Amino acid sequence: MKAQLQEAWTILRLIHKQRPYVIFYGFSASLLKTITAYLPLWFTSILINLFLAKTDTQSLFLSVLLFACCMLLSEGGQYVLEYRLNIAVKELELGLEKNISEKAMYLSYDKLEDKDTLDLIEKAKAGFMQNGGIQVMMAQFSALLEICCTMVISFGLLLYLLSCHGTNKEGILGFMDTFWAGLVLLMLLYGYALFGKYLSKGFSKAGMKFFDQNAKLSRENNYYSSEVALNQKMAKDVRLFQMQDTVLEEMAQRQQNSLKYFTIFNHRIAMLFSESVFLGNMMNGFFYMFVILKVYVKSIPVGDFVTYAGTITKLNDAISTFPIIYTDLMMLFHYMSYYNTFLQLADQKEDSDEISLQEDSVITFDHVTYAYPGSNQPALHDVSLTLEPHKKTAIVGLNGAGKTTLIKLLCGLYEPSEGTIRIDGKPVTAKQLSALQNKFGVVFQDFALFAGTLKENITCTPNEKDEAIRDVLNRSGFAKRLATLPDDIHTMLGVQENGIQLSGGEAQKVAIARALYADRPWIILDEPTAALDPLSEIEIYTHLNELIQNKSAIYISHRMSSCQFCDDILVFEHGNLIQRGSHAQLLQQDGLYQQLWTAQAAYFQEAS
Ligand SMILES: Nc1ncnc2c1ncn2[C@@H]1O[C@H](COP(=O)(O)OP(=O)(O)OP(=O)(O)O)[C@@H](O)[C@H]1O
Repeated sequence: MKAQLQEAWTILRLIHKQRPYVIFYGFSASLLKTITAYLPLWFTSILINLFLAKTDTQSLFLSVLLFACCMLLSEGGQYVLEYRLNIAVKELELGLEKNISEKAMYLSYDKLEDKDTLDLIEKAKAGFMQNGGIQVMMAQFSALLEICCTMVISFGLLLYLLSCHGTNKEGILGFMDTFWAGLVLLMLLYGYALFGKYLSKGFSKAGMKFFDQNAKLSRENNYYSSEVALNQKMAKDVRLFQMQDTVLEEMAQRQQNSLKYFTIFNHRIAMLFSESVFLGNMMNGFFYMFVILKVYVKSIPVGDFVTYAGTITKLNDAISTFPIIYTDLMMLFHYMSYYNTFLQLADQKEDSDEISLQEDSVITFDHVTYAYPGSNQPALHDVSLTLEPHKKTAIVGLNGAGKTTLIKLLCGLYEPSEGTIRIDGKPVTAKQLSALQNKFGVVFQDFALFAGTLKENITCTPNEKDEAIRDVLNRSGFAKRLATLPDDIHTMLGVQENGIQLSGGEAQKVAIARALYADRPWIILDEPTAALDPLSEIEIYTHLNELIQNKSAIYISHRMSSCQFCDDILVFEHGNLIQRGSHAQLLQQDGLYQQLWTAQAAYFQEAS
């Protein structure tokens, strides 16, 4: 309970920090709502008592007018506060969503590949997006405040009722009018409230268990339902390889499990709920009898029956719904705590140190080993090498040899498991990884273009000069295609309205242009020509010097012919650097490079 309340307090502070007035609006609206619910009871009692006392019509008329004014003020105030609250809650929701995206983009890259982090993101998003999310949470928060206000007002009225005594002191009627009867009544109320505590524990346990069990299933189900079934990139493979049944089967398995957990959860909730309804109605009946007796022994005027009967119904409702709303809210706060945990993850932009990488810097790998999280086989093993500036270096090797992993380490996307990367002799520290990431102009095999204009895709920032953009598009071989685009560099790409679809090779040229535009001292191209037609490919390689100008460049390529254009070649096998030299030197050696070259050359000779 204490831990729950602490968690709730943390979340409320977080909400207050994100959107300051939202809690104030929620509290004020709830208070007014409770008062609005009580006003008709009070006024009806007053009017009945005035009638029975045969009060003059003018006083009755004034009472009705006062009632109307109070209702107008109370309901009007409530409407204005709820209006402000709804807008504030929407702003809060958008703000939280933005925070998650921002956090995810500044997390270290390896964390985003970690399944535990992915589960945490799913839970963090579910906390304020699923099942009505933050809107429902704020509605439940207001409902809980309303219940608390109802309890305070009802309890006050009930105490007043217990202090009213009539004249009849005889028998059971006399006893019901005494302090002791009031005490019994209060104890009953206490017992009922204790039962509520038991209920809330049950609700909470069942709910949290379901949430934790469901997060992984939900993430995996989302993968199949959104990233596979609805993703344009996957659509071809799904159709051509008839994956539909497999995808549906995978989804069905997860959905079945999710449904199984939900059924258990729902059954538990239904049992607890029916116990609560039964006891609640018993209490209601008992209290009604008590108020009737109080009227009967003339402890209170007849008209007050309306107020007290209404109060009892409200108090009963409040006590029976309190555990449900409280638990629901605590669960929502608990889900939100995953959001908080996610936001607490170390952020690369905080606490990061600058690093200097110049065009003439020397990069050294000193006994670097890297194993992916959860893998006992290192993808790179004890690699030591030096990358000289102003050189074109090629990295070759069979699939899975560790080439891309080496590039990712070089760009600061991963931290070596062992060994050190040095720039000009100085070791790159963990705090410098983030700064290292923007020192390279990189095109990865699985590069991504965004749904935006061609210009935005190249500059990645607004208000850049158009001439420089055209220059890099020329150098990457995109000029001819550019001439055919409807809005020149302002043409929309991808999923935007009127967005055009580029071919794989055209997109790769845009990605190369983006790397060139970034104008970083080192250029890295991972399979730069994989999607290019032979003419574009030869154009890229023969104009390599022009393309990269005076920069240092690293290429990963399976086209062995492209290595001829490079000054230095690194050959990898099973995560180890096994050969190094120029094309001519490596051809002389009886090694993997010669094998790869000969195999490809023989294929071309046979084909011709
Ligand atoms: N995110 C990852 N998590 C776990 N293992 C990975 C991950 N990425 C790559 N690996 C593993 O690390 C090894 C090296 O992969 P890497 O992508 O560096 O190879 P590569 O030489 O670039 O291969 P290719 O020529 O096919 O692109 C492979 O065995 C691969 O399965």
